[in-house]
Amino acid sequence: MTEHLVDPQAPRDLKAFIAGLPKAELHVHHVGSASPRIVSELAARHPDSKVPTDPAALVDYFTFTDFAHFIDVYLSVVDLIRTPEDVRLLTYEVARDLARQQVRYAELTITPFSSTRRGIDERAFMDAIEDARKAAEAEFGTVLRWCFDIPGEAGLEAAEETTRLATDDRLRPEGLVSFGLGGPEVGVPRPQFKPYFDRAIAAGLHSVPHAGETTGPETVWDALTHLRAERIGHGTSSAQDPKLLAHLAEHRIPLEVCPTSNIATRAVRTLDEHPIKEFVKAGVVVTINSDDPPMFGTDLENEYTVAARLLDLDERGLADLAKNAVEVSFLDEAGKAGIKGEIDTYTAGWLDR
Ligand SMILES: Nc1ncnc2c1ncn2[C@@H]1O[C@H](CCC(=O)c2cccc(C(=O)O)c2)[C@@H](O)[C@H]1O
Ligand SMILES: [Zn+2]
Repeated sequence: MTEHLVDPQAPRDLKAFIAGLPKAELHVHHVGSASPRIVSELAARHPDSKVPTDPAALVDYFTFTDFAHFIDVYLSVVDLIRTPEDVRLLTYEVARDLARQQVRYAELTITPFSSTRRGIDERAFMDAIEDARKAAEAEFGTVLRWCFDIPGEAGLEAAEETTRLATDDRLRPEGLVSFGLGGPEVGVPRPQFKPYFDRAIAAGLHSVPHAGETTGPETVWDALTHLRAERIGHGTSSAQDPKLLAHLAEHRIPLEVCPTSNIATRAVRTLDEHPIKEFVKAGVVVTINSDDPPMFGTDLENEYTVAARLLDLDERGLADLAKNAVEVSFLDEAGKAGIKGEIDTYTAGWLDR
């Protein structure tokens, strides 16, 4: 776990502002959000797992040599989730961690294929996430929505299964709003997933694939052209293509930026080399997200702290960033207005102190 990435230099006051700021999280993975506490609890349930339970050992375990190594480790945590009760526990506890950070709304990326292929009954899986979603909203006040993603490297069988689970009226959970594509990009061309995205979009889901995280800007173009992406997960390499930046800005296609993730998976060398500033300069809408926070030694608060430094933002700038995420989320208009109002009230109160 890359604890050194947590920025110790950030002004304490700004950190306190961020901690209390109502936020929306648009790019965070379900399994990738399992905190050391959740991992320990799941590992105790399934003692044959190779995932260490001791938080100190987890720090080493969650230090990645490259993106492929990250995916290997990620899949070992996926292997800890074996029953509908594990799914429910994970989902509910993730919501608790989000609520603690004043996250009012989150779109959680879930990979149902990984669970159904490991033998979890599909109906029980859907019931578990929905049960946790309703409990989290009632008990923590955090609204959860789902993005079902295709694990691209698992091929077209995974694409078919994910699409079926996302579009079958008898299975499709009420909280499902979008359809994604994750995992490695190298050797996994985006265009092959077009028929699956076409079906998901026809069923009313929004298109939010990962692209340009570990390959070049052509992958982002592919996601726009073939998968009709409405937002892009990461899109980091877009910075290499001025025409692409202009296109993203003109069509208001937001990038879901996850700065610490990009360093932890070694997609970007250092935070100072992260292209977020170029995105903003080009007029691209950016949102700040945490991706797989415990695995990357971060959380959403820390990502806002990093963004404040990289973009040189004060409280108003941070509030605008938080409002961007609400604005480009798939929440209904009344829900958006509610959270944006909360952000404005909180910020005005803070600046009036
Ligand atoms: N930064 C990230 N960038 C991209 N993706 C990320 C990131 N963080 C987390 N993910 C997740 O990793 C999954 C990968 C799963 C995968 O590749 C795979 C391959 C073969 C078999 C199986 C299986 O389950 O049997 C799974 C993705 O679906 C995505 O949800
Ligand atoms: Zn991601």
